[in-house]
Amino acid sequence: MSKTAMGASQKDFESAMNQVKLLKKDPGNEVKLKLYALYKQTTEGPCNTPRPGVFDLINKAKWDAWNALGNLPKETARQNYVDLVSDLSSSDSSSQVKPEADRKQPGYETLVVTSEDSITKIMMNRPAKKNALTVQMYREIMLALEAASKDDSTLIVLTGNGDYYSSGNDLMNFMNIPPGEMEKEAKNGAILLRDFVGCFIDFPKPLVAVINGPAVGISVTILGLFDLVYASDRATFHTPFTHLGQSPEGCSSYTFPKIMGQAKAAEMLMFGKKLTAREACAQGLVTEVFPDSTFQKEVWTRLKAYSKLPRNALHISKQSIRNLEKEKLHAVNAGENSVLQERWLSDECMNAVVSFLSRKAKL
Ligand SMILES: CCCCC/C=C/C(=O)SCCNC(=O)CCNC(=O)[C@H](O)C(C)(C)COP(=O)(O)OP(=O)(O)OC[C@H]1O[C@@H](n2cnc3c(N)ncnc32)[C@H](O)[C@@H]1OP(=O)(O)O
Repeated sequence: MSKTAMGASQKDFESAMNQVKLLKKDPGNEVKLKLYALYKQTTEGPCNTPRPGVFDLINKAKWDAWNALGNLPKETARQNYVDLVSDLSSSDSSSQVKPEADRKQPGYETLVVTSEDSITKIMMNRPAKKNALTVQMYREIMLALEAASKDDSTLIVLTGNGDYYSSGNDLMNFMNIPPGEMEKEAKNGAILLRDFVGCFIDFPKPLVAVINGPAVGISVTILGLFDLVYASDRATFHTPFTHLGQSPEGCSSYTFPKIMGQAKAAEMLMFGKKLTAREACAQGLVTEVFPDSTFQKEVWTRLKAYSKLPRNALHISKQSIRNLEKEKLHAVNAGENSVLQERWLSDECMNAVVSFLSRKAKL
């Protein structure tokens, strides 16, 4: 039922438009598309322009949202717009400052990095977006790893805040690219990915993944470069590359067959089979699985004990194991990235991204 019992007037609509600009909290893309569609429907009526081309991702998502309103009358659209803004404004004013904002160390916007008990913990901190990795986040993780390689910590942990470990590459990274810039951006993406994965290949200290929930895409593939992988029994491991028109990265085309054998690796990397934590453990990708209810307690007790081991001996052992494979891993990384650079320009990949975004545009 509409909240403005008498029906929203033009004045209510204009005031709602001003209120939107004052929102402190970003309402997210889905809501923004909804607002856009209702605005267009109110001011121009049903969608009356040709559908933008396949590479014009943003305008296509906007067009889809508007078009989905069909013949909704202008007055109803205006009412819905005003009601939606009213809901957003009330949740905006009641929203509290997130507690983790206080704990953040300076220098990182997308991570919380802490050091305690000779353990440096790098926590991905975009829980509302399932810790999807933005370009800024890739860069900050590289910076945090670089700093951790030089600090006095014994172990380094990567984990996620919220219910997900990470949903992998942020698919919005493929947005906002003007048509003529696609090739250049694909090249930049491949360079970023090469450097990101390279940091994990070269990292000199023991790396531990604390997988607090589901993991997708690149957050799974790089696990082959970690020394320990502890998972909650709520975690899942999913690499839907073929569905996304993409191909494996993170050196997984090499590490996964070595870890779990050719047949199981193919099922994951080619056919996108999602593994439970226990399956991933049985296949050697995960070191140990813990019940979710005691996960943090058990894992951190274990890690604190490990962090007391002789530091230099631990680091030398890690480097001896890794050095045998370093050159090969860098070559695999380069090969995977050049294939992916091409894949990102393919219709299959574009269509998969558009399909994810249109799911968001559904009203
Ligand atoms: C440059 C280097 C490139 C490296 C190459 C890497 C490749 C990969 O990592 S491929 C894997 C990419 N990831 C995905 O395909 C996952 C996409 N996301 C999903 O399928 C789902 O969001 C989900 C299964 C992870 C979670 O579903 P659900 O529980 O229904 O939650 P929501 O979908 O409502 O998600 C909440 C919120 O977060 C946004 N979001 C989640 N994951 C991503 C993502 N990977 N990219 C962009 N946005 C993501 C989602 O859109 C929701 O946002 P709002 O609608 O604004 O609330």
